[in-house]
Amino acid sequence: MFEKKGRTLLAKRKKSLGAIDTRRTKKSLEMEGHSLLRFGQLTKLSFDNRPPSNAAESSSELRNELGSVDGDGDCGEKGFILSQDFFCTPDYITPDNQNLMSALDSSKDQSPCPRSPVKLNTVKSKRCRQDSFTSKTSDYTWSSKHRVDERENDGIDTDEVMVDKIQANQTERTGYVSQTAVALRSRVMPPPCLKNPYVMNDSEIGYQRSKCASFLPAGIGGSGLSRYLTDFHEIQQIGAGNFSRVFKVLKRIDGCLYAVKYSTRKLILDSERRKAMMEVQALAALGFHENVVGYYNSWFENEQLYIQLELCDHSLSKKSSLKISEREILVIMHQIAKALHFVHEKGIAHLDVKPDNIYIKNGVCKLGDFGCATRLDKSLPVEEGDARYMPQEILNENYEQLDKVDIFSLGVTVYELIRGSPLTESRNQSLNIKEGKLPLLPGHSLQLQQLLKTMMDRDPTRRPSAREVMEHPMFDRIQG
Ligand SMILES: Nc1ncnc2c1ncn2[C@@H]1O[C@H](COP(=O)(O)OP(=O)(O)OP(=O)(O)O)[C@@H](O)[C@H]1O
Ligand SMILES: [Mg+2]
Repeated sequence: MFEKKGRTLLAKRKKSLGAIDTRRTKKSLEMEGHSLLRFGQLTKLSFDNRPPSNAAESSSELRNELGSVDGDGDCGEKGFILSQDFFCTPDYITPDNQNLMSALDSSKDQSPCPRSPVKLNTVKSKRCRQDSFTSKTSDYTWSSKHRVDERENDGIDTDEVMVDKIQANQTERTGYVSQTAVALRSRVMPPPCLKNPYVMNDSEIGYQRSKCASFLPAGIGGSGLSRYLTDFHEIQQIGAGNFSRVFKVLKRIDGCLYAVKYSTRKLILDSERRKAMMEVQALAALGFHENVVGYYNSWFENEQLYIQLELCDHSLSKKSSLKISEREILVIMHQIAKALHFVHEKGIAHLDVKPDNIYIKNGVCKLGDFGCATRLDKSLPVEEGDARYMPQEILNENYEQLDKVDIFSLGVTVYELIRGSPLTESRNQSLNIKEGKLPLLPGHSLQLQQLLKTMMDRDPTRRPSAREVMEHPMFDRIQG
């Protein structure tokens, strides 16, 4: 898609420039053709090559630029234009949108542009590169180039090396390196999927690796550039929520498995994006806890929010249709009480505690799905989670004790596990639960039943805090 638009953009640029250099030598054309091989990839991948904080912004800027034209062109034209961009020879092309160019680097892209692509320099020398840097290039440029040098020494990719030489040569001659070219440069190829030697018990990874072991141009899919496809190998879907899908993935560069959750709906409006971002902001603010799902990274792509998470085995809702022992129940309850204590201590309420949002990994429970998380001090909007697990006060929009909302929901979650069947939407059932009217639970200790009753008390002030639940003497039975 982007390729096509890019092509047209070039065509448009060509037009606006009138006579483009028709005197190019055969050699320079060949050179462009050579670099072009890579460029189909570069063009797509580069848009995403920015830190998460501004990746979306910059990629949409660039997308806008590309999106502003339509039409088609032949392969030759595409190659011509792309190679122009890549060789950073804007003497051939004056960007229609100068602001865009300066937005990419307002301080450094002002210098005069070189006349035309220069001859390939095939001498490989780190020293030479660094020397060439002594002109006016930025630190950012240096570090990109430096990384490339190292790869070059590894003998990984000669095409890249040649392309880089051209940039180096230009820098030497003029001190000018297009920031666009630098951005493009540093995301040339997705890394291979290699075995992570530090991970024990990775037989599954080993099996999957065979399917994606080479340097695949994975970022080039039908839908255009993709950080997701570049950085990860998708293995299988492992979950779906109301607004998202979750995949088990292998991260190419570190060889480890993760879960990646992405929104199914396109988040077009700023307000939608900001709302979706609250989930990752909560996760990032929380930091690590054994009983909270681990958060690694997030980014916008294709107007969807992607979240890279610790991979768990399955959610607790799988268990809610099975009979489980009191001991198991106590373990789950204790672990989630610890998670809630941690979350509440950070001034955050989860507001969607339920079996679906509790995941198990190697027998350890992890609280996940912070899509409804808010601040206890009510400084953020409140959006309550699944009504079946919500106490009456929140449905009445009383947000005085949001931490106690989570305690109520944990009580209902445990009750559902004991019942051995998922709660329905039935009004009667729901009313009883919200009134704190629990039926007797045969086969379970009075201690547990009493604790559950107080957790589900209609009055939030009478419910125990997460710390009180966590420190309840009943859990002595499962310690050690
Ligand atoms: N880190 C993970 N590891 C394993 N499975 C996960 C992970 N995250 C989510 N899942 C699975 O995907 C399902 C949906 O994820 P999640 O609850 O985060 O999505 P959602 O759209 O926010 O859900 P909801 O419908 O509750 O709003 C979960 O119930 C779980 O089965
Ligand atoms: Mg969920």
